[in-house]
Amino acid sequence: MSETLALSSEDLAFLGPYLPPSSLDSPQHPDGPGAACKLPFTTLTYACSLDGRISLAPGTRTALSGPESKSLTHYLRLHHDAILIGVGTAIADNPGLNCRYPGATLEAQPRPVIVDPKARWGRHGEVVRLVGEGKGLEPWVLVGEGVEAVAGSGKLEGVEVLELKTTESQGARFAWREVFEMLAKRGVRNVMIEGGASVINDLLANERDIIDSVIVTVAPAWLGEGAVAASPAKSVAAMTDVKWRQFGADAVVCGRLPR
Ligand SMILES: NC(=O)C1=CN([C@@H]2O[C@H](COP(=O)(O)OP(=O)(O)OC[C@H]3O[C@@H](n4cnc5c(N)ncnc54)[C@H](O)[C@@H]3O)[C@@H](O)[C@H]2O)C=CC1
Ligand SMILES: Nc1nc(O)c(N)c(N[C@@H]2O[C@H](COP(=O)(O)O)[C@@H](O)[C@H]2O)n1
Repeated sequence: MSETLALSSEDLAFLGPYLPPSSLDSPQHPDGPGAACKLPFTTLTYACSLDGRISLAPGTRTALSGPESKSLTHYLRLHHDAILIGVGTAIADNPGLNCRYPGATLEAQPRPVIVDPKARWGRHGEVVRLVGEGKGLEPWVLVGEGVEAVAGSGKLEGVEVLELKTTESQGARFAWREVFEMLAKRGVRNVMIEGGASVINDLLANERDIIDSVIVTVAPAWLGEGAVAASPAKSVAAMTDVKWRQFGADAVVCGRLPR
């Protein structure tokens, strides 16, 4: 299942403090030592350009991470129970969402979670193919209550559909806390949030308290004005506990959001 190179011991030491508490060398969860966490530990992580863009155009998969920072992403996947993305990314990128770090077994795979309130995702593609090949876990698709009946998609092999109520005032939106509570109830201890733009920007603007760690890869390129930006609607105070490290040609910044 390996497709990436192993990171150096210096790279691992750099990342350790930002990993979820169940991992070695990580900080205690902000709820306090031994606290029964209602929400999973969350890591917000993505790759952007020097102008803060995450893809060349809406719906366009864009490789920004170099081989070393790609390894970093797969190392993070190894250390999380679940990876969460929005349906925009599922449709645009057709991602695999499994862990391809050296030595990763099926038991070590993260659970892909696709936030899809209106059931737009076709429930096929790479992520489902990998389940069939025994290289990834069955994705959970979070759809709005009652939407499944209207969409009439039914349960497909290799995908589990979970219904969650949406908030009517903002259209088909989930309250993020309810999303993460649902995951915690299903045994998820920590979640890696990979994007895309709407998910990143919404969480940064409105739900900073939910984010425990931030790990961003900055690639040495500019994507330009038409590109999709990771840029919340409001300013966000500077991160704390900030550290930078070079991974190949990319810079990786880690930190925490002030609470
Ligand atoms: N460079 C990187 O690291 C990454 C880049 N991307 C890029 O991001 C782009 C996709 O971004 P977007 O189009 O913004 O899609 P997205 O992946 O953020 O999904 C947006 C959709 O997610 C759902 N959603 C978001 N917040 C929700 C909430 N609170 N409740 C319920 N549903 C919610 C909605 O259906 C919304 O339309 C793609 O071009 C992809 O390549 C995606 C992930 C990582
Ligand atoms: N870390 C990172 N760097 C990039 O350059 C990226 N484009 C992304 N995208 C995210 O990774 C997903 C692809 O996963 P697979 O390799 O197919 O398993 C994609 O959907 C984005 O979430 N990430």
